[in-house]
Amino acid sequence: MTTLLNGKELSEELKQKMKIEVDELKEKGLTPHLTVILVGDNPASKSYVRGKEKACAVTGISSNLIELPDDTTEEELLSIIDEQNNDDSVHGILVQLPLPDQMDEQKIIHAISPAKDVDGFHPINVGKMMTGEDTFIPCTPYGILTMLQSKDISLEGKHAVIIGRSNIVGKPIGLLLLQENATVTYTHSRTKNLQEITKQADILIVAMGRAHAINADYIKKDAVVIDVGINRKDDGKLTGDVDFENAKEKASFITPVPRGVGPMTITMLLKNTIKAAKGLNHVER
Ligand SMILES: Nc1nc(=O)c2c([nH]1)NC[C@@H]1CN(c3ccc(C(=O)N[C@@H](CCC(=O)O)C(=O)O)cc3)C=[N+]21
Repeated sequence: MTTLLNGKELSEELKQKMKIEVDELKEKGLTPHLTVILVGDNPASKSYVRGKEKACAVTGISSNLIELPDDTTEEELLSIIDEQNNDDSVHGILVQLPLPDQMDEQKIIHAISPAKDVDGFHPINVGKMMTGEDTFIPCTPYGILTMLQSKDISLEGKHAVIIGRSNIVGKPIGLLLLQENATVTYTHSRTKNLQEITKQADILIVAMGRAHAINADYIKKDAVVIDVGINRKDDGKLTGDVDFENAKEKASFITPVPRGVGPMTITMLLKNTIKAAKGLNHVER
């Protein structure tokens, strides 16, 4: 029997709980605030940013969007980040990625105060996560872990195989699963005999960015399959890196795309913003 890991449904539940917490904070005079910065007019980025603003509104988190033209200089963006860093009413700062070519993404990420880095991308926060310290966990990996925990899927001693090694998904989800006592294998585009390795996975995390690259042949019977892919088809619809219809018969749990990991990513951003407002990620710089 296959169980659907419905990220959309879980997100709605979590947002209801967060709304209660946000209401309580507001009563005490603290309104969590997220600033989202969007450079350029990438349609996908625009749509994600709208999703983030809507989710903030539903939860009672205040947010503002700073939209900058495509030809914004790095210096201009850095000065805007500096303003937000120094504004005490702003608790979280998110700079939507990818950035235009004239910007050094790493330099921009470094400029965001680690205490406001609700994406968990700043090297200080990455380092804290690596050593198991309390910090902002990057939203997509945090969402995946929350989905697994919501179904009491045990990770202890399980073989987790990750396909993909990006800084925002692959690498951090491996670290989190390791922290939960899983045995972790990283695979990627240069991996030899990929299928041999993925067939050993109790938990398979697919974040490779290639539509329907993974089907039942890559999956061990009753494995948990998490699809992080978001690929837009010619008809405009979204689809994952996993061939869902083919894979679902073999998996014990599987996430759909859409309505799987995507909504959870946004929900965890809200969670990190509340944490930032409560001042729970103290960092010296
Ligand atoms: N600084 C930064 N932080 C991010 O967290 C970040 C980013 N940059 N750049 C791009 C990626 C991608 N990402 C998604 C968020 C929500 C959905 C999502 O809600 N997806 C819906 C469908 C949405 C739709 O229909 O377009 C779903 O899967 O059901 C997807 C992808 C956040 N990212």
